[in-house]
Amino acid sequence: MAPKIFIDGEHGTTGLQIVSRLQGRDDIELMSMPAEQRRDQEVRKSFLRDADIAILCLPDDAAREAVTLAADAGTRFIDASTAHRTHPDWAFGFAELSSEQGARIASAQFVSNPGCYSTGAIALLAPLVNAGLLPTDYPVTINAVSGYTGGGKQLIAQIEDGSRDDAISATYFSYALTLAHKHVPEIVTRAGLSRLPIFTPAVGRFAQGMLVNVPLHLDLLGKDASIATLHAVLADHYSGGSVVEVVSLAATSALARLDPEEMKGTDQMKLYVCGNEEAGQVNLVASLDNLGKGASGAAVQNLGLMIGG
Ligand SMILES: NC(=O)C1=CN([C@@H]2O[C@H](COP(=O)(O)OP(=O)(O)OC[C@H]3O[C@@H](n4cnc5c(N)ncnc54)[C@H](OP(=O)(O)O)[C@@H]3O)[C@@H](O)[C@H]2O)C=CC1
Ligand SMILES: CC(=O)N[C@@H](CCC(=O)OP(=O)(O)O)C(=O)O
Repeated sequence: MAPKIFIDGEHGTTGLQIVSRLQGRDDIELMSMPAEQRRDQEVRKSFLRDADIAILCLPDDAAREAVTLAADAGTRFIDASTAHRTHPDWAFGFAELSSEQGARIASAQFVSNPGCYSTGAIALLAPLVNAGLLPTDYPVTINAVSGYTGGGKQLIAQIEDGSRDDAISATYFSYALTLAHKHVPEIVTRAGLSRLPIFTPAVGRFAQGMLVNVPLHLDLLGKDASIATLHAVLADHYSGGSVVEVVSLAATSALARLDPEEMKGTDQMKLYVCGNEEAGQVNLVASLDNLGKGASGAAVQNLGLMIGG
């Protein structure tokens, strides 16, 4: 029998994207709840308990509540929120993290999707920490720009509807000015850092896509660190997979700029190693769609692993 899949929050930004990816598949039974009942706890509880796998596309508190409503019924969860990303009982839903992570996700009852920025940052940092090239206490900085759909319905309305009292007219803005963004804990935990990175995110007036930049000083890295060795470690780590591509140094050196919308509409991620060897400086860059590999695409990838598809 095809596994029953319920998307709690199916009418939100991430939920709608997952529905569009799953509609028409005959290897699953997609359950659906009328939009007007989306906040009715009893109806949600019944769907959550009846599902084989529930994909939570909800704010953190509602995601935690959904788990309490149905975990004892054996329902398996993929949580797109921040609620469980550093929880030791939850498998971290970044299948490319290590050679074992896909199997961990496949057998888990509880899978937590990474955040969109975290996906890029962890993808760049974790292999370098594991290879001993990036000291765990390196003073990492992460500078990123996201499409505005990353902020869900609320930010989308503020950007797109100029008549609102809280409309945002800026074409680009920095935020998380107190440096306490919700993705920092999962980046620390999952990349294996021992020192808090400084994370400065920004939003641009485009719907989907993001660039996550991690600039590094080569002389503060392991003794073999060079643009070529950093690239080789990343290329080796992601070789054989079809989701994360490490762009060749030759192709990267021919580029004049990187476009945050490059990966819009895809569920893949590209990693670039840019820099200036003479100056001893390198910039690692991840390019992804915040709603693709950064959210819904990753949820569908994890679902595939969990149902053995
Ligand atoms: N957008 C993105 O790029 C990413 C989002 N995420 C995460 O995914 C989750 C969903 O985000 P997103 O889709 O952007 O958010 P949206 O605001 O677009 O959608 C959230 C949905 O959840 C519903 N909802 C809110 N509170 C409750 C509740 N208490 N009970 C039941 N339903 C509720 C909302 O209904 P209503 O319309 O009534 O408010 C809405 O349909 C969040 O945790 C977010 O941080 C993760 C990665 C990237
Ligand atoms: C542009 C924007 O506002 N982005 C969101 C993060 C989007 C996301 O990844 O949400 P999760 O943490 O639930 O995964 C933010 O910075 O809060």
